[in-house]
Amino acid sequence: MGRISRTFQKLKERGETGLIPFLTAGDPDLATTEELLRALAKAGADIIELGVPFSDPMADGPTIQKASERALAAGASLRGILDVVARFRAESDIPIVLMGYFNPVFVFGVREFAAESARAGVDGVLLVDLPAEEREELHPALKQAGVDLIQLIAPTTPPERMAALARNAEGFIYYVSMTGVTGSRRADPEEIRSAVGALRAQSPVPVAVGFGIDSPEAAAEIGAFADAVVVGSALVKVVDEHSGSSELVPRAAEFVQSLKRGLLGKESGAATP
Ligand SMILES: O=P(O)(O)OC[C@@H](O)[C@@H](O)c1c[nH]c2ccccc12
Repeated sequence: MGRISRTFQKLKERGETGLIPFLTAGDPDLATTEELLRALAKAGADIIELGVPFSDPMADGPTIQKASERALAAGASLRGILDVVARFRAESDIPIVLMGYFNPVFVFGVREFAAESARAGVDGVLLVDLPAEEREELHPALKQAGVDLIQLIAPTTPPERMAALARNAEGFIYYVSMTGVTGSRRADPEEIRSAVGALRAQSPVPVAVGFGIDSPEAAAEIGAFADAVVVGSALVKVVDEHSGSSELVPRAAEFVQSLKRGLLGKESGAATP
């Protein structure tokens, strides 16, 4: 059993919803990303989604677009990110999912990417714009390396395709709570609830929900019916606001702690990111 399955198994035993914070790797620099990984792990993250910065991140809203620009300007590369994961992996068992766009993977080399990800201790890969033909090359390479290919399912995914994706899902399914870019407003929780319910009934793996979850209250609301929640833009904002300050890592950790407390039903009052 891989680290992702083991994590969800433990969450299930404890009756908890998983927390998946998202960070853009290399924002403001890779050394800080490494510190953030350690701090977020201690703060209660169950899985960490690490975004590989890309110059044309079409699924991302302004917050993550700017984070990507900052990371690229600071010199973040896929190789450098894998090195950070490898060092983190030497001291932690928390699953890491690399999220990104296909181009940097293509430039790196599809097979090499699969092998190097596994070597670094990456557990899952989520590529927003993976073309079908390239999937045919990447998927077996990842499978052989023991890395899950995480599927995104959106409200616009046709039911037959949804069923097929769910049947073949690995690790967990990432349900995008709405159509739009990251950091937008959330859709109606009732709609998300029924879609996630239908998906969970078909899926052999847990279902995480992301997009527009930006507070402990929102995490609790969505977490009531999802196996895990993903929080991206709200955390990336905290990182941006404290960039260059010694407060950056503690503030990000505090925010993640508040999200975890929200999921555990212990949050009293609103925590401002
Ligand atoms: O930023 P939000 O609204 O909290 O959504 C999570 C999201 O940022 C993260 O999972 C992510 C960042 N970029 C993406 C692109 C596609 C799908 C998902 C993502």
